[in-house]
Amino acid sequence: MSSSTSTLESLFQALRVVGSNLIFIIPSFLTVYFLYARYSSPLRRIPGPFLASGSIIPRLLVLKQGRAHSWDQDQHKKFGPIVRIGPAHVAVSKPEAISQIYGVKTKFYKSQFFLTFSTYDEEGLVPDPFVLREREMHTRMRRSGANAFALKSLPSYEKNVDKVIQRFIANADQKYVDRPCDFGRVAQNVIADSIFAAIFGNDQRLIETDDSNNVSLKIERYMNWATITGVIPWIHRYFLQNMFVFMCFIATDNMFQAGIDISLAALARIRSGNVAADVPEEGYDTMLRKLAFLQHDKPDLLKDREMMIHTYGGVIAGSDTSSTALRSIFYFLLKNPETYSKLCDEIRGSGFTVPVSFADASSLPYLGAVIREALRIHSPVGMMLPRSVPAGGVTIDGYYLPAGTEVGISPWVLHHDPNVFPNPERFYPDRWLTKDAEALVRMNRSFFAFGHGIHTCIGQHMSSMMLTKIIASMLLAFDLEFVNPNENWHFTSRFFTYQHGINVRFRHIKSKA
Ligand code: HEM
Repeated sequence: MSSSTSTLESLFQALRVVGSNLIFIIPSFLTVYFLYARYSSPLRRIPGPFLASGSIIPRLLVLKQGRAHSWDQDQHKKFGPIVRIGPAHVAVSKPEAISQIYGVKTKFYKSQFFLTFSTYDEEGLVPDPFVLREREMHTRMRRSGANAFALKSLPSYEKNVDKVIQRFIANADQKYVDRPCDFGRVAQNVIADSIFAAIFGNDQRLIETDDSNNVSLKIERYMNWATITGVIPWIHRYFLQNMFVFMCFIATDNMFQAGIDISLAALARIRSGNVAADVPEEGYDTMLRKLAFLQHDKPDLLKDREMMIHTYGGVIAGSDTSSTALRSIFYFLLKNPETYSKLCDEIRGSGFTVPVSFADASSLPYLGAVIREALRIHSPVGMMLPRSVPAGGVTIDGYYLPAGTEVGISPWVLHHDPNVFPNPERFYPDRWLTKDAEALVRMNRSFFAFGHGIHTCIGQHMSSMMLTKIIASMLLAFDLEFVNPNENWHFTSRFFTYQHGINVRFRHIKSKA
């Protein structure tokens, strides 16, 4: 027998032994790997669920099941303010840590979780401020978008939102009045049309078509998928960056391209001076038009692709979050009839008419409190806003976290802390109208629905403009009631919290007995 044959035979024999013992080898390997991840890390002193400390699988399962909001709260109740929720993942619940992790001077940066929310064009990563880890580019984007998103710019976009509200009311008899309807869908359609109208002038006419292409469902599926894969970011290279795989598994058409096409068409109209369809009257504007004029005056400040991401990125970041807020607002108002009546009294006693202007709607204190309370009790973001610990590591609450650790705070955890919000499960808008200045400072410090610091939501004023106008106008024209008052909604919580099962009827106010 030649030596090469005997070497081959020994090799096959070794493989046979390995094969027949795989049942022992794989679990042993996984156990060693788990114990290594669990105990070799500098995070080993941090309390947390045993399995999660050595493996990312428990966190993945929680996100897959869509129960991030309650799982995070449970872990803090059990283990305290600092919890190890993954091999290199730490959740914090202390309001004092907000400015350290997120503040304007922070050195923490967006964690790899956000890779799965990134998009790419021929120049590479599209500089969406929401995903940018690179500080200089992020500052440039915030600066170039500042004026277009600013509070003072919003009145110039209002006319287009007014047109959406008027169309909603004109369609209501045929679609919603005196018949059951899915308020989740109504909210999505009216918000998405409003946001498109404010940004581009033209909108998708989802109110009329009832989103017949199910774009919102596709975005929901994409967001859910992106959250789950965000926990294992290396997978991004094989899935979302690969358009073929992305189209087959996630989207049935390219919804991002549709957003870009709408931006480009509106931009072409602006550049040709043909904006009659986008800008209803002299003195009014759209966000895209404002950005285009800025670019004209300061070409170095804003490239075309940056203008695109400010606009269609705003649609993506703003429509699901704002419609989630609108759903919560009406759900909690209807579940708590005394709050509903109090709000109706304020709005109907104001003397305002439909469509209510932003200036008028934002002068109503109880309406402001209702919106803030709904964002508190059901934050549209359902899990911690993850960040990476900077070079050199940090110490939080006495625990050392090495560079690269993923760390964050969940709005759900802060917003349901009974020490800050007494009786946190109660929908109680009046808590925001308290005369107790210290309590108000404490609550505001823990209010985290829009994040905090350098990445704080740039669209929060835009969201407030849409919500205040839409709610005030809806309640001037209609009453709402549950089809079945005993029915509860159901929702999933991953990065976003999507609610379903809010079945309501609209009634004309005068037709109510
Ligand atoms: C109730 C509605 C909204 C909620 C609850 C919300 C929530 C948030 C949160 C929590 C963040 C911070 C994410 C992080 O720190 O990792 C954020 C960022 C952002 N939001 Fe909103 N948002 C809302 C509406 C909007 C609207 C209407 C727009 C645009 C028109 C918008 C555009 C953005 C953008 C561009 C960012 C990234 C900012 C940056 O990283 O510099 N959002 N939002």
